[in-house]
Amino acid sequence: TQTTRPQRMLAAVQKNATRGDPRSVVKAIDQFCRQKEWAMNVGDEKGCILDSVVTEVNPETVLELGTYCGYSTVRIASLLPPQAKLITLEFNPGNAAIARQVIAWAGLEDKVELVEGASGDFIPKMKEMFGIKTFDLVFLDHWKDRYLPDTKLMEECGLLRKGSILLADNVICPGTPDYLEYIRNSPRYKSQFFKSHLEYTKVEDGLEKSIFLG
Ligand SMILES: CCNc1ncnc2c1ncn2[C@@H]1O[C@H](/C=C/CNC(=O)c2cc(-c3ccc(F)cc3)cc(O)c2O)[C@@H](O)[C@H]1O
Ligand SMILES: [Mg+2]
Repeated sequence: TQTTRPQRMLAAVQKNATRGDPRSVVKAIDQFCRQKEWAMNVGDEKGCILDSVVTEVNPETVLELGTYCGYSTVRIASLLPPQAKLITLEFNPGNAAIARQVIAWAGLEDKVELVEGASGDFIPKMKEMFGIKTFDLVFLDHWKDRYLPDTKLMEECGLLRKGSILLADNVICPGTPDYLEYIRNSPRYKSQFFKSHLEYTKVEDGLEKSIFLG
């Protein structure tokens, strides 16, 4: 029977990456996507920008919306300080199952809470489920038409504090026009665009980094 692309990606990780070595997991996925099959991971070029933001913020609490196969989860978790927690939401059971195994192969399961469910249902439960007051960093990489509603939901749930950072993937391709319009014109955010390319291609894309001003 036919395997899925995430299943083939996991097989490439288990074949080519070293258990407990996050960088080798990231490299194995990037090689798979360049040499075998394109997939919608944030990728190596935008991934370096993601790494620099994570390192700069040095967050204790991180929320990722849209785990997919766990590529960005592994990049972020591998850079977190010892007590830090990364909560990642994924509502497709097949993708969640693959992501759990990718995260485990990297040896990062102690830093990551993968919640199988929709962001709209779980953002309001973050406090009660994990005792999280606010997030220091949020990485948005799920359905592009959900960036704006979920950002407003995080505001309403009091999950953002003065200085919280939102980092959004794909603001050019596929694009998140309503989110960009809101975040760049809101007096409650200070935004900065990081020009880059769509993962594994020469197509223009970029990340939008926004600081919540309270
Ligand atoms: C319902 C909204 N809430 C959600 N809550 C939890 N998980 C969610 C949610 N939405 C989507 N997901 C999951 O996130 C993942 C979806 C990500 C969507 N990403 C994209 O569409 C995307 C698409 C492209 C792209 C770019 C150019 C192309 F030609 C084709 C595709 C590139 C990217 O970097 C992307 O991130 C899936 O695993 C999905 O199950
Ligand atoms: Mg993306």
